[in-house]
Amino acid sequence: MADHKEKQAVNTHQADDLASFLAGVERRNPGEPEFLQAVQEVAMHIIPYIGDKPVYKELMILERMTEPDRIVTFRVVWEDDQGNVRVNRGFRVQQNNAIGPYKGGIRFHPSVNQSVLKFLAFEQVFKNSLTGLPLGGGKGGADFNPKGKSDREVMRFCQAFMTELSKHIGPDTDVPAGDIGVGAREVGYMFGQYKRLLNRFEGVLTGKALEFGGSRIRTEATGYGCVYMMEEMLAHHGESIEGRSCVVSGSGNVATFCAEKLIELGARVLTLSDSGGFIYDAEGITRDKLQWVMELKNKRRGRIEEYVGEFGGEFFANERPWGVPCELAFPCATQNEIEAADAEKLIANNCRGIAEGANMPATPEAIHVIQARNSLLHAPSKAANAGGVAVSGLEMSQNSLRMQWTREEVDQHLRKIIRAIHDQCVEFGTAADGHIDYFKGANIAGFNKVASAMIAYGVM
Ligand SMILES: NC(=O)C1=CN([C@@H]2O[C@H](COP(=O)(O)OP(=O)(O)OC[C@H]3O[C@@H](n4cnc5c(N)ncnc54)[C@H](OP(=O)(O)O)[C@@H]3O)[C@@H](O)[C@H]2O)C=CC1
Ligand SMILES: O=C(O)CCC(=O)C(=O)O
Repeated sequence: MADHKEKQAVNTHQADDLASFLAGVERRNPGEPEFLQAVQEVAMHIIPYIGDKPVYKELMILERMTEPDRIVTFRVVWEDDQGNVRVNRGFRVQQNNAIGPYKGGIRFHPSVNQSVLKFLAFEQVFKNSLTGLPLGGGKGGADFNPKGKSDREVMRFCQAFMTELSKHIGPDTDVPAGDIGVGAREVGYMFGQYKRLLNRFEGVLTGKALEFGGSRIRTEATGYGCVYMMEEMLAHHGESIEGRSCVVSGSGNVATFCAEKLIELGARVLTLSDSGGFIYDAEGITRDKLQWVMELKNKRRGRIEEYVGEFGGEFFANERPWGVPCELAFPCATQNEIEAADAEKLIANNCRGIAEGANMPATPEAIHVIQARNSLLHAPSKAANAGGVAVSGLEMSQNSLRMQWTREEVDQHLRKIIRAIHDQCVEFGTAADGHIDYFKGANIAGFNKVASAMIAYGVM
């Protein structure tokens, strides 16, 4: 009885600590809901974890981790094809470089703002730590919409963006890469401009084409890694991917390579989507159909609904695919794309596993619904999509060595890294009853390494 009361007192104390910590973060970051959401998701595990470790509190480690080292914002001015002057806002959030140079993608999308980039940069710190590689965390981007722009317009925008960004990055300082709206084309334009401005050929960006220092498998890595994470979770429970029905959202880089790996492993991929809606192919998306989608998205820059004209199936305008019965779900489009009602549908259809390819794709309410169902395996984005940044880390190693590894070598590293991330989640996320909370495990494991480095550096 006394024991129970003592535990209750500790829990109440921790809940108070969490509430007052979050109130402080909210006060310092008004009007930044995405950032607050990401911090809350982490703090709910870290505050209880550090409850009996006074050094973390004394040194204000979590408070310091939620405050970016710096944020650079800048004007990006460029000319469209009609000769009109256009103005956008660019950002780079350098969140934390305790364990390596800032590392994280660049997003070009009209929804980009400081809150979105701060959530992404904060998440990136934990994700990069989980990879085991020496990578700090950052994220950048602009409220530029590449949709409907000509190649020349995108080139001029990228050159203008890099003209300012180049003052703040470097191969040992901050190494950006791609994210939504930034793929091989944009990385090429930005790398070219950096090289022209600094007269230096160095590994300042990752996701480069093979001809100028890219790594094999980097393009595929986020999607493949997400499937490897699902494989690890299933294998841990004596199951496999083969023959399972899968729902994938998105039709960009992460979604298409996630689908490619699923098909290779014998799963049945039923859906893909974009911001216009989703397609449902009951016969399953084959390798050839997927190749057509990649061409549609990367070259013709068309809409996913065109799939139905080419291959049949159904298109559901302005809907997400979570109501399609499936055993495995892979959200690979954007943040908060699974809401509580979507989670209820996945559960009602007996979904067995979710691996998050997109960053923070589930709302807190959706996570709550999912976690109430112990039998659903759920890998958070910082674990499930870490394959992309991991191979970016390997690209940096290859650039330093002035070497390029084979596909097999890079893929082997990627598999090993994802396996190690899975093992860390199990180590720090397993409860007394054997249930694995992959969110808790990823948060604590990611935190530990960064926190230890910060303690070693003293107060700064
Ligand atoms: N690229 C990478 O290596 C990594 C990416 N990620 C994350 O994966 C996710 C996808 O990125 P990536 O594939 O690179 O980006 P892409 O730009 O290649 O593709 C994004 C896809 O998501 C869809 N999408 C974007 N915004 C929305 C929205 N608001 N509603 C519905 N659909 C939307 C796009 O549709 P449409 O074309 O209509 O906009 C497109 O199909 C993001 O969360 C990103 O942060 C995480 C780790 C690494
Ligand atoms: O490869 C990288 O550096 C960044 C990948 C990324 O942006 C992410 O993991 O969200």
